[in-house]
Amino acid sequence: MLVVVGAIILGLGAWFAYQRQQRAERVAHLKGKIAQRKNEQAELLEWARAEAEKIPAQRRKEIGAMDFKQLLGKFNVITRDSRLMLVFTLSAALQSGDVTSLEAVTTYIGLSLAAHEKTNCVTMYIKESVKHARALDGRRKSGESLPPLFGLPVSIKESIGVTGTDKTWGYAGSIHFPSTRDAPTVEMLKQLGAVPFVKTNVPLSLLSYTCGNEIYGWTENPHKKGRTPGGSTGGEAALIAAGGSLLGIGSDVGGSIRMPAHYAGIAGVKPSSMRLSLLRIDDGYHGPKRGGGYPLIEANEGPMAASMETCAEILKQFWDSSLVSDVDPYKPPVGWNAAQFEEGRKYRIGYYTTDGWFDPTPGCVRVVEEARHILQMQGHTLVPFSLPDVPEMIRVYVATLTVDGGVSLMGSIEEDLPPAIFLSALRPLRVPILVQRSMAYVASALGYWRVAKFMRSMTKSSVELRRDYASIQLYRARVVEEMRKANIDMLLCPAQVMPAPPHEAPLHLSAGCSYTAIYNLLDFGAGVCRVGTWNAQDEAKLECYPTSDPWYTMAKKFSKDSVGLPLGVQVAAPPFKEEAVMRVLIDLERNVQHNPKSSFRQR
Ligand SMILES: CCCCCC/C=C\CCCCCCCC(=O)NCCO
Repeated sequence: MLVVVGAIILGLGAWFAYQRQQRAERVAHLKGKIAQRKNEQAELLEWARAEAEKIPAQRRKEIGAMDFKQLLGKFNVITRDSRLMLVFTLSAALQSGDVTSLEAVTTYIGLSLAAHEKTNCVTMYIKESVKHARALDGRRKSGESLPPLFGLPVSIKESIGVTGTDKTWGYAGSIHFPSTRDAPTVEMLKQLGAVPFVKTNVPLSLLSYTCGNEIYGWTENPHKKGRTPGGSTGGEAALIAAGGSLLGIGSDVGGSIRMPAHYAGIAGVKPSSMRLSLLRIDDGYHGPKRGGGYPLIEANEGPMAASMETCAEILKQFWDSSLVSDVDPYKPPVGWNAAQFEEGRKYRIGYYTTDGWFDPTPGCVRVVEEARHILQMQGHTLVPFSLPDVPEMIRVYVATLTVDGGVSLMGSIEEDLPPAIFLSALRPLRVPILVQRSMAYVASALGYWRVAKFMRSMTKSSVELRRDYASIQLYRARVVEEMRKANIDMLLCPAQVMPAPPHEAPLHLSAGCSYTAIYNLLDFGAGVCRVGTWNAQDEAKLECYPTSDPWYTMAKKFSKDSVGLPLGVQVAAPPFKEEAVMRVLIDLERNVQHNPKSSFRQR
């Protein structure tokens, strides 16, 4: 007997020692990869500096001072008086040849480098961009007709496939598995003549609205050091807000385009999943292991820029042609809806300032009220609207996003090198689901009903998963029916619960993404633009913000000392109404006192 027990103990000891050694070897391997990547990144930054210097500083300054319209041009300008409507085309710098593609790309390589020095937003430069720009300039010389986005430098979120570049999602284990194909959005941009030139930082796993990982570190908000630019498309938001890019492409499964837009004071749109393609999410190292697998929680890519007008111009170019359904036959061939986007078109808009799940902090409520007023002055009709049953749908969102009780997410993170805060934020996922649910009773008894809801969110069986999917389908039907009954075209609401918080805050407050995540669950098109700035009154009113549970207490703490930080609002509408959403957001951004186009574009 003693021998058997001794053998078991020895066996277990050997097994644990073996596991420990395996882990130590893996950690050493991953650290080696990170060190290698840091060297490669340093070389790329040097390359970028050298490339930028090939163009005289004065010339770069002139080109950098041009806004999107001046640089890209070819806009249909519609002028109206009572009877006359003129449509004419402006030909601006890149189209006319006043600025070459190479000059534009090189200028933005220089500007992005300056933005990176301030915010740590760049993960890598795409050296190919310089050759690509030269080739485009060659096409002009040979007299070929020029595509609509001819020569436009574009920045791309790290996790989106660009041939020859890594998309690590912050996992060290994914370093050196470069994409062998462009993501559909990148393919479309290239076909339209744009030049992807840089990739930008993300949070590990993309499932957070902060921006940092062990490979590239934390990205700063250009408006305040120590604050996050949001996530997961945080590198793009920081880069654009700091003037290092005119147009970026992000992705959004819970607000990853819209929350960074709010935190960094820029604009961003997540169209409905039916209007842009996510094919080839499996390219590179990810695939079934890490990407996708959550039907009905619709991720999508979308544009980010200093203004909503730029986002609209890009989506118009995507949808004007059959590009989307050409690259992805699963997408319906629905074109740009000019009637919905028509200037002067008036809409009936439902609005709310709380979703009944997470009351926003004072400034985030104030800007919705201000937006309501501005839109009313523009002739839109604003009516109060209450989005039904959000708390339960947030539970369903978490259940169906993590799908398998968090097993894949936790597994991917644990086998890699996560920053310590990611591990501690995710540790609850390691608690057996039945224990999580028992603990929910304790949270309920303490009056923490929201925390209890989260503790009941992880799925333990396919029976539960099917039920949650069914409730998403029923919820979609219910919301569109309620909107139809109230004759409402779209909804106006907060973009987030806080102004840009400290880097680690989002990892403690995943629940704070409810205002954006609900529109992934509904698969609505939704966008955010800047409406204002957190002010001293907001700071004073924060004193009265609730502290009735740990999340409110944290949101209050993380929102302090935010005077001067940007604040955005969100507009959302059912699928195929993205053009209407952008029309309303443009009406808004054109009429706010703070002009987003001038925000932080110091050059
Ligand atoms: C790393 C912590 C994850 C814990 C899991 C909690 C579940 C839900 C919180 C979701 C937070 C979503 C933030 C935005 C994610 C996003 O849109 N990513 C883009 C992917 O393309």
